[in-house]
This record gives sequence, structure tokens and C-alpha cells, in this order.
Amino acid sequence: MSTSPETTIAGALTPHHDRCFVCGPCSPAQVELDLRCPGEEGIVGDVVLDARHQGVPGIAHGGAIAAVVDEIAGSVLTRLGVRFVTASLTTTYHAPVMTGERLTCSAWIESTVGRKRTVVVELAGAAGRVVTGRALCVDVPEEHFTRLGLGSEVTDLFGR
Ligand SMILES: CCCCCCCCCCCCCC(=O)SCCNC(=O)CCNC(=O)[C@H](O)C(C)(C)COP(=O)(O)OP(=O)(O)OC[C@H]1O[C@@H](n2cnc3c(N)ncnc32)[C@H](O)[C@@H]1OP(=O)(O)O
Repeated sequence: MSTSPETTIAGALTPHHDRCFVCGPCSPAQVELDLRCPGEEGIVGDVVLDARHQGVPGIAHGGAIAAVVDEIAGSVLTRLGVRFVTASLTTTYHAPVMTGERLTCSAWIESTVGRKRTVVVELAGAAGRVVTGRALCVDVPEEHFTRLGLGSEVTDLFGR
């Protein structure tokens, strides 16, 4: 399999599986996400939230934005083959995100301490930064999922 960034993104980052409610094509709320890997670490891309994701009419729901932040942060780690879960997520809303507005995103690992990685996600519109998110992600063993009765449908997602 080719390891070029475009192939990596198309094959693994968006979507990571068909039924993911944020990125999956089977999701009625699928968010338009186009993520690219510019280098060894971190990702950049475009995001559009639409009328399915609004809270106040015309403005994207903060919870939907937080889900997108979680998705992008997770994509940074799954791309590197890190098996993790999100332990904590903070989202700072600097300005409203309008539905239909095309945002650019960039995300990178800010710090790694033991099993904990903090991933920063920035979203910007034409007028500048609109959201900064921080996901605290904790590395977990395969048993984290297998003890829940989950198998390769989950464990195979990491490192693809
Ligand atoms: C699921 C992913 C799918 C991926 C597919 C592709 C995805 C792409 C995108 C989708 C993305 C979707 C992603 C999703 O939606 S993941 C789904 C949502 N998240 C979860 O289900 C996680 C639920 N929580 C847990 O399972 C446990 O609590 C974990 C595993 C997190 C820790 O329990 P564990 O017993 O294993 O470890 P520990 O308690 O010794 O903690 C270890 C260290 O971490 C620190 N700590 C812990 N919690 C917090 C906290 N809240 N704030 C600050 N710190 C915290 C803690 O102090 C300690 O630090 P230190 O003492 O070592 O310094």
C-alpha cells in the first residue's frame, strides 16, 4: 500500500469507520471533513458544519463542534498507531461558527507525559480563529476494548 499522505488520509483518517457519527458515511449527521497529513505528525484540513449541526439557527452547535474537535484529535493519534481513549476534552469558542462556513483545521500533539497525550485542535474561518480544543488522550491496552466484549472491529482501527 502506498504511504503517500493523500493515500493515508483517504484510507484511514476520513472516515475511520462507516458508522462513526461524525465522519462515517452511514451517519445522518456526517460532517464534511477533509484531513491531510503534511508531515510526520499533525494534520491539517477543512471542515464544514451544516444545518444538521446547528444549535441556534444558523450557528453550529457547540456540542457538534466539540465532537469534531474530538474526531480530529483522535485522527492525529490513530494515524500514528496510538491506541487511546479521550479522557478529557476542552473546547474554547472564540467566535460563532456559521453553518455552511468552511473552516480550516490544524492539529498537533502538544505534550506527551507517560500515557497522556494532549492534542491541540485549532479551527479558523475566513475572519480568523474560531475554536481551540484540547483533548487529553490516554494510551490504553487492547484489553481496554476486549474486556468490553469488543474485538477487531475496534482494535483494527488503530494504526491504520
Ligand atoms: C475509542 C477510540 C476509537 C478510535 C478510532 C479512531 C478514532 C478517531 C476519532 C474518534 C475519537 C473518539 C475518541 C473517543 O471518543 S474515546 C471514547 C470516550 N472516552 C472514554 O470512553 C474514556 C473513558 N475513561 C476511561 O476509560 C478511563 O478513565 C481512562 C482509560 C481514560 C483512564 O483510566 P486508567 O485506569 O487506564 O488510567 P488512570 O486512571 O490511571 O489514568 C492515567 C493517567 O491519566 C490521567 N487522567 C485520567 N483521566 C483524566 C481526566 N479526565 N483528566 C485528567 N487526567 C486524567 C490520570 O490522572 C493518570 O495520570 P498520571 O497519574 O499517570 O499522571
